[in-house]
Amino acid sequence: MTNWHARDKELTETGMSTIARRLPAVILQAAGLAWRASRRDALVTVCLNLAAGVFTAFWLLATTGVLSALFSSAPTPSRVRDALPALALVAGAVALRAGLQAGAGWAQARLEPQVERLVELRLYEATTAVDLTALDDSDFLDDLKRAEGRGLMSAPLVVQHAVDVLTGTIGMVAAAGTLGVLHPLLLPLLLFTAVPEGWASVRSARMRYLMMLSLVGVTRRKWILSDLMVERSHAAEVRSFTMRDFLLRQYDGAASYQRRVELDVARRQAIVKVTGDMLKGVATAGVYVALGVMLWKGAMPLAVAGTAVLAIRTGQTSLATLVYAVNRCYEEGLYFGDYVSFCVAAEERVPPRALPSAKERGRLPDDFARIDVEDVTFTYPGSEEPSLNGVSLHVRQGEVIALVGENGSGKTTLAKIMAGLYDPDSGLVSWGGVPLTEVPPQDVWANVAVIAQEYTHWPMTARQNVTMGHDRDRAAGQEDPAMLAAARASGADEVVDGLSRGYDTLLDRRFKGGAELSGGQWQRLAVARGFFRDAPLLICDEPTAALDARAEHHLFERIRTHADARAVPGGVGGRPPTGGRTVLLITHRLASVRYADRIYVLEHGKVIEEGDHTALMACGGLYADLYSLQAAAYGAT
Ligand SMILES: Nc1ncnc2c1ncn2[C@@H]1O[C@H](COP(=O)(O)OP(=O)(O)OP(=O)(O)O)[C@@H](O)[C@H]1O
Repeated sequence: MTNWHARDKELTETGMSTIARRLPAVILQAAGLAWRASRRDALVTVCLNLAAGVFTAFWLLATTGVLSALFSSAPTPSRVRDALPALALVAGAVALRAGLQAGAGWAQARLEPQVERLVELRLYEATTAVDLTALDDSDFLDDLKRAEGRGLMSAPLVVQHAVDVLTGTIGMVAAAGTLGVLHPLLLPLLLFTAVPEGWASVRSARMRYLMMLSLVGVTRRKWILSDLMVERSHAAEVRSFTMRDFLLRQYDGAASYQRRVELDVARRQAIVKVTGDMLKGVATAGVYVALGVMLWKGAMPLAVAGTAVLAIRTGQTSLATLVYAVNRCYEEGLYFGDYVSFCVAAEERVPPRALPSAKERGRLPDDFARIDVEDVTFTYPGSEEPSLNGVSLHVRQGEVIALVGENGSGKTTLAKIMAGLYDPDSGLVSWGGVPLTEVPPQDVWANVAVIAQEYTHWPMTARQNVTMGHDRDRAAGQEDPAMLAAARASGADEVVDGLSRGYDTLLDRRFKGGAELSGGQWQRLAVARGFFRDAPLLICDEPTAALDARAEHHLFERIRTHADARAVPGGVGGRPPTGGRTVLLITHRLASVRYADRIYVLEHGKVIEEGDHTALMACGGLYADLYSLQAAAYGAT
């Protein structure tokens, strides 16, 4: 959020010359975007606008014919008769121009959602593929916030304003061209009326930016407060801590301040506008005086002067559009620039081996007998201390190994590195002898099931919460047997039995018919999700923190059998024979750890003890201490 309005300084210091210098690049960027979004609509928008400009000029010039006929010395009926052909041309040109403008407007309106889709997809494709360390980097997150908020919003606007710049320019060129044809002196006169309009518009826009700048803090505060007052997740605490009046007072204070600033700016903008309009009036009067003098001196016939008045008015309208569009296009172009640079930076942070185009991609063996972690060191971006420091660990297929240690000792980090979610800074993680850094990360993830410590409450149906969209063998009206087995193993079946629409129940109270689950019920679903994935490595990170005693006991028993589940002669589901699944268990419930094949004890990112329960108890180190503490709490020995 700190950089939310990072462009404000740049905007407040921007004058007309900066805008003129940088605008072409912004327009090119917008044109490229529109082209990629829809070539047809982009072309139609430009061509129809150009054609409309031609008809504007044509209409203005045809008007001279009408006026010449009307101002001739012939009797009135024949003057009107003489004017009729030119009048028909004017009417035809006006109608055609209106039709072309409507067509251009329609094509432009069609472009907008296509541009939105394009930029959103690019952003989400990048954010879902970047290396996880990018999302731990606060600068990257700041840039992401700006790209996602103001940046995304700016994309259709930059295209829209670029088209407006084009429309305004074409209108101006048409009016200016007409004036040039009518009399060479008229062109500078039109430009003379443009100056006050341009000045007032730039000044007023800069005031708006300054206001935005001064209101950044207040606006953010208001967002936070409104979030606290409307979000369901805060509702219970807002009431139980009787915070309503306090929050409303705070909100009102911020809103009043904002209103005062906005009113002040509105007043000053009004003064600038009136001044600009007055100057424009003076300039226009000057133009009319000049026209009058030319008429008087006989330098121009009356009909031409009449057309000139019309052309000047048309030119002024186009000019107003142009000045406004140039300002807005430049402003939105800056925000869009943020979006583009973020996307480029994010795309650079997608590991090359994850790209489908990657040339040298290794392959994970179909069946791997062991996972080896060799001397791994890892520091999170922005952290001073390494979270893992020279860790080595070996797991054979079919084993249950446990990671134990106090809070912050590095267990989750090690599990994530073993699952290929992070690359170590030094050292090596290999599966079946193949280093993970040589294979596409998605191949590794496809072989891992994670029951995470912090899992997502997916706002989807109960079924989707287990299968994550990977339903298998689902005959009409039948549930996937593998899903039912996973739900039984985790106790999620009991949760679903209590839901009104069973597996079809939407688990989000924000939607009609959505159900709310308790913390433990959510955890059972998260565990079912882990069991459902038929993956050789199962990582359970605090899988029982929210479970009741019975469910916890059942789960640990199930984890043990899970490791043996695939040790089936001849293999399972067409896979070669295996030595069972491998389970990496992280838990503070040490009673459940004693049955692990091997236990690694971590402290400050290092493995300090290793062995089975009996060996670790015998050595009397940290594990024995922690175990004895828990055992004493239960009065056990
Ligand atoms: N995303 C992150 N960015 C920066 N530091 C992190 C991040 N995640 C964890 N850490 C730090 O890394 C260290 C190890 O954290 P980790 O989560 O691996 O510990 P843990 O042993 O799993 O702890 P717990 O038992 O509390 O779950 C801690 O000091 C923590 O502050």
